[in-house]
Amino acid sequence: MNHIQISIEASEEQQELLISELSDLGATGFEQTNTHLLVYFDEEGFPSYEVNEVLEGHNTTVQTIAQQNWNALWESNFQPVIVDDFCAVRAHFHEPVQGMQHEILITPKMSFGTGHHATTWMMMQQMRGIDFNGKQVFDFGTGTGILAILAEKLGAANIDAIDNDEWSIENGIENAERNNCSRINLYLDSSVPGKQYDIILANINRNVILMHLEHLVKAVVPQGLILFSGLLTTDEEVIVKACETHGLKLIKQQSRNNWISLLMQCA
Ligand SMILES: C[S@@+](CC[C@H](N)C(=O)[O-])C[C@H]1O[C@@H](n2cnc3c(N)ncnc32)[C@H](O)[C@@H]1O
Repeated sequence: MNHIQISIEASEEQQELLISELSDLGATGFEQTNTHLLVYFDEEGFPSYEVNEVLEGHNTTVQTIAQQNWNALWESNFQPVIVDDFCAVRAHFHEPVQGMQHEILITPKMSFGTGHHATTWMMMQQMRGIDFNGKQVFDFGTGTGILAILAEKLGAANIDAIDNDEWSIENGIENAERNNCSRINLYLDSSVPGKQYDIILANINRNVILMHLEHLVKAVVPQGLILFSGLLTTDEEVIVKACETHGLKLIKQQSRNNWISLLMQCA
């Protein structure tokens, strides 16, 4: 399948808002520089009218790229990501990063989740403070599988991971194998399973979180944890209020580049 690449001239602050709005329209990937945001969509079903509305007033260039070029582009731009001394995320062609507790190998191709984005980075950093040992985990919107892989490395007994993007599931399986993971189950799906988990990881976006909040709360055991991200600082009030309505208590908030991550605990 071909992909649409749009290069948008935008400041770093504008880029964060554009990422949020374009994610809601189904963008499948982003790359950021100081002056430009590159955004990718599947050519099939590309919502051109809605995207043009979001991009009104920005200087843009649009091109169609073949899948193979897309992968090469991602991989050539992928630099290791370091989360303190806790975790390094790198590709197979990088040298191992010394002095880390955990190392994750990711070949991102077209999926979201290399650790470069503030939301993934904060999810990983918050995961450091959570006891995953022997726990049942659900990863909602797994992308490359990065958080599911980290959950297994932290000792989770079983991780169910879903994504509504077929390519992400294929890529998540590859990455899980690359990291010798054996306790991750990946499914192409967009609904919260009718099971119960000790810990839910949900780095998605405000709309999807609000839409599925009731099911997420039902899917977590008493005293269980839900770790959210994919949220902008401007989303905090709405999300915290909605969570409290569903009996969740805010345990820890973290922010980075206008993005937040919220650790919630069930009653
Ligand atoms: C922000 S990315 C997070 C990827 C990875 N978990 C991380 O932390 O880097 C969100 C992922 O959620 C997926 N997604 C978006 N809406 C979804 C839905 N309704 N159901 C399942 N997956 C969804 C997207 O395809 C994307 O891979």
